[in-house]
Amino acid sequence: MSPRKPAKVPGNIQIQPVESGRITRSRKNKALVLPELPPSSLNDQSTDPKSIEGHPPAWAECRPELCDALPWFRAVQGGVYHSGNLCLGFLVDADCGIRSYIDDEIVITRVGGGCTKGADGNLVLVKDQDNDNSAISSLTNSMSLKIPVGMIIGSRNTLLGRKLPHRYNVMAYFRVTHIWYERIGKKAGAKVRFEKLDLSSKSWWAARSLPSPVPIQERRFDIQPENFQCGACHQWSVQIYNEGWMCLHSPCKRFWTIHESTPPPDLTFHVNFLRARLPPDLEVQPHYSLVPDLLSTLNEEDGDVISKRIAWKGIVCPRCSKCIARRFWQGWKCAEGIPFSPGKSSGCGFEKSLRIRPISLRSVIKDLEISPIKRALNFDPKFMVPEIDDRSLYPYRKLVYKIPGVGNITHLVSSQSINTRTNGPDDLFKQLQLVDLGLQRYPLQQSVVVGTLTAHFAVNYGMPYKYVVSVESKGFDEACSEILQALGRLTWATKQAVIDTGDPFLPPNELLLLGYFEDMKIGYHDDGESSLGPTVATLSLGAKSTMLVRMKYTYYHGFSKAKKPLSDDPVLLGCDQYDQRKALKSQFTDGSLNEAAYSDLRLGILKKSRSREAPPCIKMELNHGDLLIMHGENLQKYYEHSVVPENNLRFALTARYIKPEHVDSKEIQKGQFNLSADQVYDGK
Ligand SMILES: O=C(O)CCC(=O)C(=O)O
Repeated sequence: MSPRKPAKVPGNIQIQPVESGRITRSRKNKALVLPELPPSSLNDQSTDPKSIEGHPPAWAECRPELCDALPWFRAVQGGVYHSGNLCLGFLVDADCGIRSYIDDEIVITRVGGGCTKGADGNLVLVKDQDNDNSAISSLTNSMSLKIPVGMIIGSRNTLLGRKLPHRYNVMAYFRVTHIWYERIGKKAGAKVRFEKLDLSSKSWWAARSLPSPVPIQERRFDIQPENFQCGACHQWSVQIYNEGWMCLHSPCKRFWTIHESTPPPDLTFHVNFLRARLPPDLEVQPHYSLVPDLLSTLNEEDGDVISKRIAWKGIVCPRCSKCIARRFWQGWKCAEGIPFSPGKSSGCGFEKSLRIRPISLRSVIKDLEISPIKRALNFDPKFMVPEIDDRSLYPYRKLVYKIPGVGNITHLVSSQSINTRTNGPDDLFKQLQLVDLGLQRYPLQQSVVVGTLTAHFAVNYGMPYKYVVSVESKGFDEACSEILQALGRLTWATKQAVIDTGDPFLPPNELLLLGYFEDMKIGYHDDGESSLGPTVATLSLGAKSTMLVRMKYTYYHGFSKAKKPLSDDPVLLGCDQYDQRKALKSQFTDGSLNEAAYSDLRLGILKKSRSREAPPCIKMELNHGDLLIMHGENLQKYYEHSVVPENNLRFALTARYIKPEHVDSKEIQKGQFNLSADQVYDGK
């Protein structure tokens, strides 16, 4: 029962005008030609596409750069960014959904989530949305707590009907005025209406030909859409469409009906819903800067701040407003976009280099004095336990993890006597910080979000090598002495690890240096390119890190993620459903199963198992000065590894043998080098 006597409306629906807090639509307003917005911005969005008023206060050509520079929009996917259950940023791009609208001061759009891409590339709502959805609840909180939301418009948005200058353009602060539900296809989907916070100035995205907005003091803040109470669920809903009022609460039986009938497909916005503006409210204050100024708060004299997480966030270029990621070890450069996008705005050339002061080992290694004793003494039985040899390569402790038929991993655990020797790991750690090595972050080739950069800096010396990214190589003749000293150590380490296996020793001719700041890492990958020799050796310097090794998904399950069976399943020890798969393979090999039956039975096993990544089988703690050698082509074919440093500065120098027949003849000389006597390493 309605708490108030409902007004009778045609049909048997009962609606009631709001009695308190309602701003009634006056008769006068109905016929009024309002000065606030020109007619072109009401349902008709045709304007001169080329001519917008100004420039966005910040912009980006790719999503990772946008999100890296704007703390209020860290969402690399989806349109809503929320934190602490408050919506802080919102992106309107290609698909705002049915019945959406944008003009110089208003944005009406769907709220993402619960969608999948349809055949036409547009998003289709496949799940009912409700207030439990975190994006919707964060918008609701920002509305009720009066938190302005930063708005971004993407160039794929066609609603505005104007040519936007960049792929992503920061608009302004907006406030959330309404959140409601509509029937979208067969589902209930949330919609939101935003209103620009600052109504006193003309929006930069407004058509240049249009006049400036009406001054605040002359605005009509009394024009508001009408609210009615539903006779069935007693909830209030605003009238959004000309065609009639609807209950906009999705659980209600009268939800999305006009007089108990389905609304017509082509609904048009009610003039008051578009023209309504909230009066200025001192309580609505932005809690963050729309255009952050990271550089002004970064004190380079402040200890190790330059390798901290905040120092490898993006900035908004103070000269041209482009969002720029920290791509260079030395600092930020406002240069070409990521990935390189010819014809796109490429930045103004602004550079900010940080004054790099070497960070002491003491500040990155907590237990500098006692750590050699603690190192690798206790092995977690959840993981493979290595063979331990404290003698043959003394003062190194040698740990060997053997994977039969696959390969082995030799971990040479360093000690204080090794680390403190002249030109040893302590000196190398310090010296590598003093030279400009040309370290950069590169765009990942296989990334869900185009333009995502590696979470580490890299530089390659010697023969060209493509790992998770393609890095240009510098010749060893350009390398500083520290690089060659490391190469000397890695050549020695490679030899020690290979000798025992009886395989030929191929001296490294390439060295990849990775640099890690706080919270950087290298995710699971393999070093298994066809151009590579079977041995990969790494020297760790600085912060302690954890290296994990796991079987690749395809070999762990015998199927790819797309459920394609492995043509020749090696059934590795430790793979999923090992016993059953081994038995089936023997039946197939001895001819008692044909190929089709073998495939079907394997698929049956797969369907019963959980489709998760393999758990790591080897876990190693890599400390300052340690050497790690992976040997065996199959190790890279069947297994993958990741390394996560614990603290804010680490270098990993990895040397490999690149098969010269795979290298362009012009590049071959890059891999040639001669080590001086003090660069050759003797294992002490
Ligand atoms: O940082 C490390 O220790 C590992 C580096 C690595 O996996 C690689 O260079 O492929």
